[in-house]
Amino acid sequence: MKLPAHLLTGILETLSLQIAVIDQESRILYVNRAWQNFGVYYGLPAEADWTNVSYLEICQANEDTNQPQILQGIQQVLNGETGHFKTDYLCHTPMHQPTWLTLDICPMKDTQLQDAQASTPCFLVSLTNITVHKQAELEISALSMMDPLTGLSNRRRLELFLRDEWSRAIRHQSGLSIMMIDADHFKLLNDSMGHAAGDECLKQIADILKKYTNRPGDLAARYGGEEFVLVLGQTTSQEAIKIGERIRQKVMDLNIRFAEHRLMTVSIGIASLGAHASQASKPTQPQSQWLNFSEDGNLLIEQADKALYVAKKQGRNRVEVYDKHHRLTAPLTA
Ligand SMILES: Nc1nc2c(ncn2[C@@H]2O[C@H](COP(=O)(O)OP(=O)(O)OP(=O)(O)O)[C@@H](O)[C@H]2O)c(=O)[nH]1
Repeated sequence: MKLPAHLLTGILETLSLQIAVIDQESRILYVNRAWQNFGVYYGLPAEADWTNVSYLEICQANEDTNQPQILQGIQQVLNGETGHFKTDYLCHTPMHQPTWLTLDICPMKDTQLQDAQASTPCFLVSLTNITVHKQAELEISALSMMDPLTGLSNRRRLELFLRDEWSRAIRHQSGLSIMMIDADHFKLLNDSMGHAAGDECLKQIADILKKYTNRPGDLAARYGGEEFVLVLGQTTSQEAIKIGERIRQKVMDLNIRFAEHRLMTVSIGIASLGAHASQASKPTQPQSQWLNFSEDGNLLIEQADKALYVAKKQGRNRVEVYDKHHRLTAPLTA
């Protein structure tokens, strides 16, 4: 069925999809109403004349689209090297919320639609607003990284975060500390007060941990049942000990009592990058060449866990720092 021209125009002008037709030199031949309207978002007049403006130059002039892979993708379609290019990008309009768009460009199929005057191939550019989907995607992704009981990060997020912080610490030769925190006699609390009271206690401990992990290089994660891990970027072991002591005191201040007035406390183990780690075994090479995350980043967690084990063995409610000699440090006063 052949579509009458006035219906075709009506469809194009009614669509919420932003459409432009460009020629092989990327000159704009046509934009629909939705495209024109989106220009207004960018501060252009509603009736701005887009005709003959180079689409590639528009992309180059805009920092959201001036990306090698976007410019190359468009150029490859115009050159006939590929039949289709599609990508998502974040667009920062001056007055509005950031908007996610899908850019799609392909040669137009129907030869009757080719630009008759220039008799060159035409290409269809479409921009779809996918902000709502992207936001849902980001929310789902954030939820999949979170422990539902405490609202802290989960182990998956911890692993990714630690990997980044580890690389940063190696690049900048800066400190990095890991703190492992475990609630003392938690089984007894559950048994005497009930599981719901146990959950409430974990939430309160988590709230304290959140307050000590505010900097960009910090993260608080629930590692397991009643065990938590803090990543403290740019933090030496001495600084981490001070933070650990404050956390230990704050948990005591909660004054959670169970099993005949026993006070809820935590034991804490700390390990720091550059303090002891495995450097001693590879002393002749520059740090960045031999340190790798899977070997040494996870080692830091193992070392914090060993220090925690010592804290438990030494009577609980204390902070211990891992060192290669397993020497114990005296707790500082809060
Ligand atoms: N309420 C509650 N309890 C949990 C949760 N996850 C783990 N637990 C409990 O935490 C308890 C941990 O017990 P243990 O590993 O023996 O440790 P502990 O009693 O704290 O003893 P120490 O660590 O040696 O001081 C177990 O009873 C688990 O069932 C949770 O999400 N909620």
